[in-house]
Amino acid sequence: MAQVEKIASAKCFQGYVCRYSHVSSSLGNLEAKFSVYWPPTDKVPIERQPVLYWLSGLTCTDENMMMKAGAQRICSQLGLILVCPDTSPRGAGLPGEDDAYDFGTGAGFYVNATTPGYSQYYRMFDYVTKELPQIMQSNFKVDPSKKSIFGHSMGGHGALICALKLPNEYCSVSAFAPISNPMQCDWGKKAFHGYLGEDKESWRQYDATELVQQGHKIAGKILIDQGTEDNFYKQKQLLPENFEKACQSAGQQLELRFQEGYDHSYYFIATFIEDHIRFHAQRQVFVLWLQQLLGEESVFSTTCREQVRNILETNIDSDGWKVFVCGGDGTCNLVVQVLQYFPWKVGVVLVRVSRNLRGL
Ligand SMILES: N[C@@H](CCC(=O)N[C@@H](CSC=O)C(=O)NCC(=O)O)C(=O)O
Repeated sequence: MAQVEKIASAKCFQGYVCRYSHVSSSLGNLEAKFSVYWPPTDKVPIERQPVLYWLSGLTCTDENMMMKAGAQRICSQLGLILVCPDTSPRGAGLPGEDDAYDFGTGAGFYVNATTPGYSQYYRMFDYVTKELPQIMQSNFKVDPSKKSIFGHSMGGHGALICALKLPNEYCSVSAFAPISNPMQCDWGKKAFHGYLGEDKESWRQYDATELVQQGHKIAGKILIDQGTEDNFYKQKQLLPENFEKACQSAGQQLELRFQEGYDHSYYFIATFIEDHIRFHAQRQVFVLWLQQLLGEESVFSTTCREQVRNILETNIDSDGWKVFVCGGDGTCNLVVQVLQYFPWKVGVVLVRVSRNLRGL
């Protein structure tokens, strides 16, 4: 088990904000820090709690979100753990690493770098999608099947690519002012060139708009908030419209909300953070019924699977509690198969309900 040391702790809304340090294998065995908000345990009558992963933007550390967004109040209320990793490895000592705010330290862009030097340390994609969840799972009581991811700006880009590349890992994804099409903006071009080199094909694997165009998709809706007075939006670093267009063509559900007068700062994030946290909470717990649409089939066939997927995609949006798949006698086997196929979606399964629910 990875050794994790608690280096700070403060009580907050009856829970605790804690900071941890560990040696990260993804980040070239450098020391990495992350912050966690632990909601009060008496509010959550379950053994293993769901986790929200927050990815911050350029120049941030694991502490920005905890200090500025005011997310703890609502996480405390809803019983959600909030985990905030750092935005890059620190102290690799690579040439050019500390020359600018938008590359190197504090600007890891959530990719696995392949360029000389950087490839040894800058593996933030693996860090946030594999190593950190593994650490959470092996050291603490978290539910590995209930993870959601969100972020801001560079971290919004990070959240979108994590969810699109690993659609079965996350229950939901949202973003504040994400860098939505990094291949087409100055920040992204500089970062991808520095971390991935010349090969544009490898850039496409870390660009949310490109991923959607390639057919990557998540079940349910993506939520994005964008302030209209955001200077980085005006400078065309964020390009949410490109992402929106790709989603429309690909049939990916997206709610892109333009928020009048808001800028790129944490004042904007603090204003809408409750919406985003509720959005994720609703998608982490719901009831799944094995409905009669599966008929008498005892095998969870491709057709059945697609039917269930369609139900989830059309219903999960509204408020998360509206997804039902119900099962009558003899459908236990199907329920088990549904669970295996959609494990991240299943909150509760009801079986052995009366056949007269057939018409539901
Ligand atoms: N220092 C830079 C701008 C840096 C900046 O605005 N960073 C944003 C994220 S931008 C995209 O990833 C941020 O979150 N800053 C930290 C904060 O606490 O506000 C410049 O001067 O242009």
